[in-house]
Amino acid sequence: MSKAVPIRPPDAAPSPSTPTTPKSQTAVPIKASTPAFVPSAAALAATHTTHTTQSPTKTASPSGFAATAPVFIPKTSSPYDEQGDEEATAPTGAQWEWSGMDSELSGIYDNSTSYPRHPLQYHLYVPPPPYKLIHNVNLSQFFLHQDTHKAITEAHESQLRAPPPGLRLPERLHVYRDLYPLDEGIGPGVGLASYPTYVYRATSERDGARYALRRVEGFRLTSQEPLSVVDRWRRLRHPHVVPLIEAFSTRSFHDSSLILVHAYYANAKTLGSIHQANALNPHPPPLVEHTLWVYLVQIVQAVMHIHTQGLAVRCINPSRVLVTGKNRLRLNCVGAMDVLLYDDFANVHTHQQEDLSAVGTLLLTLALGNSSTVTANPTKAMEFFSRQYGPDLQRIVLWLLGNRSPLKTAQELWGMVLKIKPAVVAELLDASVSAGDTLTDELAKEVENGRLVRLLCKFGFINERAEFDLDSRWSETGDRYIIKLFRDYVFHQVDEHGKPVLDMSHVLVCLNKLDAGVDESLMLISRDEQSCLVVSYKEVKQCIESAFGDLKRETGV
Ligand SMILES: Nc1ncnc2c1ncn2[C@@H]1O[C@H](COP(=O)(O)OP(=O)(O)OP(=O)(O)O)[C@@H](O)[C@H]1O
Repeated sequence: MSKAVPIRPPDAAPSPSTPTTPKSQTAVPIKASTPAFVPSAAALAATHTTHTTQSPTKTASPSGFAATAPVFIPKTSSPYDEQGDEEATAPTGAQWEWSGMDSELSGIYDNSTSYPRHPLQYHLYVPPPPYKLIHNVNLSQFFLHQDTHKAITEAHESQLRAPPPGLRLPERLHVYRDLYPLDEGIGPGVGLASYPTYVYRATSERDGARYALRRVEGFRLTSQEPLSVVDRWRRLRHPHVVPLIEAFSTRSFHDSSLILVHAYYANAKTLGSIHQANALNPHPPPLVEHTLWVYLVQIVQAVMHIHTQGLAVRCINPSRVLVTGKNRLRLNCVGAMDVLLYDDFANVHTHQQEDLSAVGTLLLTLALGNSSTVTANPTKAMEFFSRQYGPDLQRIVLWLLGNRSPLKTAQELWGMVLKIKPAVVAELLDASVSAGDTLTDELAKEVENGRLVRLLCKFGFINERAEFDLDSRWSETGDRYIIKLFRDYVFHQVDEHGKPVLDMSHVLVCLNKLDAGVDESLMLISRDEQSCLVVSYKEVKQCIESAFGDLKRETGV
């Protein structure tokens, strides 16, 4: 199969709205052939007639598989108008109507209105491929940016890691299985309310998603009442808070443990593991003032939101703040203390004041790189802080750690931050909007790629099926024969020296025209050069739909 046979595209001029096949393709000469694909006379007869006769079919979506999403259907002719091209008029400014509407969606979108639209050129790849792409040159522009790709791949990788043997973890906890320990073994932790805690990544049987399960060792739940606060936390959503999903008790670890289920962020780290000295990170780099402000702004926003809901975090320290991207913070373990120390839950105003002090202590701890000096000698810690950081940050820390009377609020703190450092707040806002823009751009590329992958999957299902290859009626006749020749036309071209042509541009253009089912014609030549078929992309598309339909019928799907 690897020996390629050049197949010449047609001389026929394409429709004005469609780009011509790159010249390099039309210039490919026919080379020596390998004996294969001899179509039967019946097959040729069956295929040759398809060029002009079209039975009107329902408009298919531009994606490879059957349409489920609504599509725009032009009232005038377009590459999607499968009613024939005799009545074709210029597509520009054509009346379009919203069609293919799911019944649930029809209430949301007003499908009674039709309004002028320019038909989308679905046969084009966006962005347009350069004239010729050979040997992966420039290929990167069609895929995710390598930084995003790396981050996502690393996140995937970390999710696939399996626990070392011999841990004897429970096979199943409630609806969670495949437990993997996330604790990095960096020494005794701070735990929660004096209970040691362990974190596991696990997969839910409910939705197949990953979650972070925190086991609070030795905590005995004497009544269901403490779990009532979980509902309040479950409703709380904020970009700087790790959502609490549920809590339950278990004896699967051969003791009484409480399990708190939080959202899972692959490859997340704690602020403590980044900025505090530990076995894995003995010399953390000093924290620059700007980063400390960036942290502060995010934490204040989260705390303010939580306090506004009448709740308090009650566990703000470097181990309980997750870093889930570059300088992207989320308060972790929210709701845990309310369950563990439920008797004290009602003193929310006191806890909120403690939250603010905890933010001050957190800043000091991060600046010093250890918590022991801050607790043992706060004056010394503050002296160090004032030598390293500017007066504005000192003022905030002193305010946070100072007298609680009159009562302080997170809103006041936010007001101070806004007044002192509006530039940092604006910078974070800009950064998050830009990050959204960048991801949308990246996603746009993947929309095109995803579309082609679906199409290629269909090709894969149809071509070279061993069980049907024995049946010459299936693989060498009619629709399937055209698909085979088309596959050669797209992927197996050779140059005048018989060398394979690896031209991504040609592949992308052909596949998109196929996906859109345009009327443009192409000439397909068999490998033995004995037969030659002139078909349109629209017809090839119909062949694929029909062959795929045959397969589905075979499998009973
Ligand atoms: N929701 C989560 N999603 C992903 N990773 C998490 C999540 N929560 C914790 N982790 C990871 O699990 C590891 C242990 O987290 P943990 O909260 O126990 O911190 P710690 O400093 O070890 O705390 P402790 O001192 O209580 O043991 C860290 O690497 C952390 O990034």
